[in-house]
Amino acid sequence: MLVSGIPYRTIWLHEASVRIIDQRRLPWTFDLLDLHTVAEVAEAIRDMAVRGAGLIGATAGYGMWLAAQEAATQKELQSLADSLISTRPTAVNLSWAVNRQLAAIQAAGFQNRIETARITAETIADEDAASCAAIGQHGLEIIQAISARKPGQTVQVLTHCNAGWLAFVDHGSATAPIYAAHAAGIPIHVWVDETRPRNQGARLTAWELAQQGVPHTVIADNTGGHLMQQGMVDLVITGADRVTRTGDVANKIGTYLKALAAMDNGVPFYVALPSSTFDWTLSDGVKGIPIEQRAPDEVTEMEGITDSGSIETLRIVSPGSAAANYAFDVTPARLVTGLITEKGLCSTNEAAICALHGKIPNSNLTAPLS
Ligand SMILES: CSC[C@@H](O)[C@@H](O)C(=O)COP(=O)(O)O
Repeated sequence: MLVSGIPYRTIWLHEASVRIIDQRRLPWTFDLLDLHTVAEVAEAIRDMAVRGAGLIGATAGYGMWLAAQEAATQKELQSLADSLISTRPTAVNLSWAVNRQLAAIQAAGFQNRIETARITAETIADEDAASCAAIGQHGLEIIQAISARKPGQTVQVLTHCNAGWLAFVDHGSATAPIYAAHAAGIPIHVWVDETRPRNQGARLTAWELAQQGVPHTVIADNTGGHLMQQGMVDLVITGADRVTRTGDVANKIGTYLKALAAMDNGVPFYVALPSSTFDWTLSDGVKGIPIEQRAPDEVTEMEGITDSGSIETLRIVSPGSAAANYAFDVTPARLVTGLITEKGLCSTNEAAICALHGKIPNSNLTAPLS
């Protein structure tokens, strides 16, 4: 997508390194960062220089290309793979990408690991971008239908966190239908939840929507219910970090509350995701999806920029008070109107999800937390 009018992806190979946009610096500065080692890739994921399920997966894919260069034995390769998988627990795209790399290297033979890993990393990134573009076209149908019911009026979409192109390689999941509608000339406006504690909505979604020229308004996290009661939201679209085969959705903390408010107000609540975000081993998201807990200082502190242009971190919580930082929650399938995938739209039940992906329903399946 565009940054100052120039098209970018969020990650690409640059000489012997992996080049990323350092999202810790946005929206204050647009900085690129080169990652040279698996340790640097792991740190970039853990510290959220890259974040968002799709991009975490793509970064891990490229990290495995570096791992293939660092590892002299299969055991060392597995150990580096494990170090990448351990960086963040909730987004399933991470282990999906690493395991895909391990399987590709095993199939090609260890001696061919570096070239195999490079090709696989590029394929994962290209597929991610293509999937998001397809999600945009499928989601566009929903926005077109809403627009047809209110001709000449603006379609009002609410989104949470950043499920934009910054969370993927390109286009985004929740934002892809928005960008497609904007490109098709449908008047559209986005309510952007600020998304405490790290403010991915206020910092990232608002920035990328502005870069593409999409009208939007940032709101405090607790505002969505009021807007829905007042008829000011036509549609909610969020992304997902992990979706069970039954349609339970793990996404950024606060998503569940938006889904409850949407259900209470008859507002359609859609989740957009590439198929790499399904966890086929799980049928109960509340019991089975591991929820990342991050450092409390993300809650007790906030980063911003002063009028003089210096980036400062301020403590905003009373000294001495403890803070808890659950990074994700699970929205049960019953609260989700439908899924928008690259394969098409889908109801949130196991039969429909499995049918779309050529899998056999098995709702008795259980799996331990992983
Ligand atoms: C890939 S879009 C879906 C999610 O990844 C997104 O909404 C989200 O929760 C991102 O969380 P983050 O903690 O910024 O990685």
